Amino acid sequence: MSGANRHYVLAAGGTGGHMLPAFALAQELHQRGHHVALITDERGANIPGKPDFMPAHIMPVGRFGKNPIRWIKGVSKVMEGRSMARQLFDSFEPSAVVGFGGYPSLPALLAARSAKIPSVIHEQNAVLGRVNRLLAPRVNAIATSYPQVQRMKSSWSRKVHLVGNPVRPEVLALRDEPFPTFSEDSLLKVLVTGGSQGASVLAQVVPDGLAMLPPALRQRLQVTQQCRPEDVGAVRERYRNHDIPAELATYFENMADRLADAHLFIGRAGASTIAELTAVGRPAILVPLPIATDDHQAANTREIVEAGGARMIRQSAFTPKELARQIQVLSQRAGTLSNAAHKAWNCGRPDAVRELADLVESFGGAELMDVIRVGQNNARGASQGLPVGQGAARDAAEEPAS
Ligand SMILES: CC(=O)N[C@H]1[C@@H](OP(=O)(O)OP(=O)(O)OC[C@H]2O[C@@H](n3ccc(=O)[nH]c3=O)[C@H](O)[C@@H]2O)O[C@H](CO)[C@@H](O)[C@@H]1O
Repeated sequence: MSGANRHYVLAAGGTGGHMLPAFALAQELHQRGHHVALITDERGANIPGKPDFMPAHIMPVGRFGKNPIRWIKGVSKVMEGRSMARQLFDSFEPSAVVGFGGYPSLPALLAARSAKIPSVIHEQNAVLGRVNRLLAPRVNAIATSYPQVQRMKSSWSRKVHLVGNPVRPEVLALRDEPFPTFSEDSLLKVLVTGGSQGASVLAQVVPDGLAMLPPALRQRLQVTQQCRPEDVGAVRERYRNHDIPAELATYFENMADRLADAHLFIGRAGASTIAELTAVGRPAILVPLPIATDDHQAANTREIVEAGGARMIRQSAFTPKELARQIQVLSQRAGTLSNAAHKAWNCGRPDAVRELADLVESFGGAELMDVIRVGQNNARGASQGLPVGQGAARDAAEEPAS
């Protein structure tokens, strides 16, 4: 057994962008023979795809308003969450705790620090998120998806590891599949999503933009579009009026199948969306969420756009006419779409989940390190009432965090 059967806690909350990389890491750690538990919030618990083997512990969410009363309430929720996490750690005895951002990461990683359990954060975006920025100086390792984050602060360079953003195994499995056939008389299959929550601007612009395409292209369209619940009726009506076949849903659970079929993606530029497009190799027209913190969705697009795998349209310029123009540029010749797909594919980091799992496993001690250190530390661990082996993990945690 090479270091198997250890326990890890993953903490993530809020949106699919934080939850799905956590699910992918959970699968990888489980396959390596480890036990994994999840700390999340109500919203995170409702994101489909959580592996059955991973129990979920729901944390209260603390939000910090500018108003002093909200701020105090926020702090007390974080403290409540931290003590819940400590209780879980006491029984589950994790070798490391991994935070993926979102509020539940904060109490969970503060609890890890106070229990001297090694901690890792994973940043999915090209800019560190608020919770991760707060935790970065305090954790043992920072795993990133883009090189920009690596360059943020030179004092962190020792503990920053560029691994990429893990995607679901069924999506990664498409990496070696060819781009679907696209010729002058084949269908043009378009996939539209607005991140895990959907985006109304896509409902307002995409059907009319597709309707503005020249008839020869428009007649070959087949659309799959995720809509916010309040937009489904209006979008259905628009496609019916434009006589464009479209399948609509508020959330597609079989995203791998949808990506496999698609010739072109149109949507938001969330981290997991881009990781999936580059894992599989699909050309895209990306409309970053304008209110994303530090404009991180626009930053996420930089690499794939510079490589020629996607086009970015700011929401302020995202009109039906502009969308139709960009689609024509991308699909004017048979080879243009597949070339762009290949350029997107080149930006993929398919080893992300394995490299992140390797990094996480390196904390809590590889088996050999355990053997060496248990000898040195068990006396101390036992005197602190710790189970055998925990002394080694605690030593790792005591290394300076920044
Ligand atoms: C609105 C918001 O705050 N978005 C942020 C959120 O991502 P958010 O969850 O909105 O977006 P992401 O692109 O990161 O992830 C969306 C995920 O949902 C999946 N999906 C989507 C639609 C669907 O019908 N079925 C389906 O499975 C996608 O395949 C993808 O895996 O966290 C990300 C990671 O920190 C950020 O980059 C985003 O800016």
